[in-house]
Amino acid sequence: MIDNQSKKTKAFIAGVNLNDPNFEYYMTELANLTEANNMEVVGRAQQNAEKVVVGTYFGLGKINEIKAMAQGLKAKVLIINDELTPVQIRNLEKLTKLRVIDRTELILEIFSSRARTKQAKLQVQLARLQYELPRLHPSENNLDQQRGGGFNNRGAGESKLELNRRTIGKQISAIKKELKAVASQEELKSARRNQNHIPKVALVGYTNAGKSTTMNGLLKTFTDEKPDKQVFVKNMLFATLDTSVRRIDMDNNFSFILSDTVGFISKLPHNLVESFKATLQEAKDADLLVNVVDSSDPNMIQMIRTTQEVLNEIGVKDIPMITAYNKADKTDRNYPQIEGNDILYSAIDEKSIKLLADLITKRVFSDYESFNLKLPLAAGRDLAYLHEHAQVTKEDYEDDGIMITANISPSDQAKFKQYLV
Ligand SMILES: Nc1nc2c(ncn2[C@@H]2O[C@H](COP(=O)(O)OP(=O)(O)OP(=O)(O)O)[C@@H](O)[C@H]2O)c(=O)[nH]1
Ligand SMILES: [Mg+2]
Repeated sequence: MIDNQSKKTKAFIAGVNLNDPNFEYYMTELANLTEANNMEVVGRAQQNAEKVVVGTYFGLGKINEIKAMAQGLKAKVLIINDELTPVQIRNLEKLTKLRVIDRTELILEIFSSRARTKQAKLQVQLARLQYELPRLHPSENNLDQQRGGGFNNRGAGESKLELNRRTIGKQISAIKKELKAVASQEELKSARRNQNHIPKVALVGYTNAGKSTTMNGLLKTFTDEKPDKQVFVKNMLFATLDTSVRRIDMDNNFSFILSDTVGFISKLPHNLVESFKATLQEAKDADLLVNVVDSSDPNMIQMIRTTQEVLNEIGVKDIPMITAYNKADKTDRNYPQIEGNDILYSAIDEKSIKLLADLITKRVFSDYESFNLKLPLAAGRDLAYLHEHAQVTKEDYEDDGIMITANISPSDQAKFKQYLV
């Protein structure tokens, strides 16, 4: 443990507090993000101010203070709680002699290291390039080495900057093209196409709240689970960067499509949210959101608010929601327990998972109604359809037809009107 710690880059974290009541919470998140990026937080500082200094973010006095503290603590990196301008980063690096990383860059680095699938890798790359593009600067020309190549006729400085911009611009459009191609092969697409009459339920929420564990719990309880169908779970921020979509067939004959996706955190970089549009689409298309919350975390309330803010940013609105207070086993409260629209549960407890599934069913199928139908004996396809999309509770074969009792969705009620008895 100690060995491991000493190998990690030592980081000093700091921010300007513009009289924000949530400042402490953002700094806690920043510390967690820093650890998630495999760095050790050795110290922190803050400056209370009315506004940030345009050229240097902090005032000079505070910068000298931070420099001295960071040196004493052998920090190599200074991590800032806000997104900085390129000028602020450069000036802070000059004045502190530390590498400076802003909050956006930190989150992008974590996402880069976590991305495993092609789609996630491309999405992160896109966000990174979009972050870098406006930050290119003539004095930091990373194509300098190519001087003398084919660019002799161009003047120094400005034109090389343009060249860099063009190169990045081309990379951005190539990645966008590739992303489109990947998305069209996506399993979610086919799931959407084939199963568009089955209600869709999306797990959303703060990172590390237990969304993937909840999905695995539902898969284990309600499907002939094969281990390769389970999704990746780990105690770290942003374990999941993709969307997994699975079908859940419950014992009571109801089915729904369940999706698990990337978790949220405050001030998610706008570029990142933009690039992950395809990944977040499943939440936008859902009939019901299950907002998974870590009820054992002292910052639970802020985490719920953060989730709401990110959902607003990605344009998710007017979708019914269950708030699912997870990790109750780490609290002293009785669980599982339904409280109105919400549930207190533990994703690693089977009884909890069954109760959560009941609650989901009640919400998703609330507008289904029970009907008696008489299908012609030859209507095999309609019968199969009903088994797929409705809850068939009774099925009797008679000489002149099949008598069915089933809970049916409003749209299917219209479709089967001719068979109603
Ligand atoms: N004790 C306890 N631990 C849980 C519970 N649910 C999840 N965990 C643990 O919490 C950690 C995060 O769980 P995940 O399911 O990966 O969380 P997530 O919301 O998918 O996280 P991201 O994908 O990173 O956004 C893991 O170590 C889980 O084992 C629970 O009900 N009780
Ligand atoms: Mg996950």
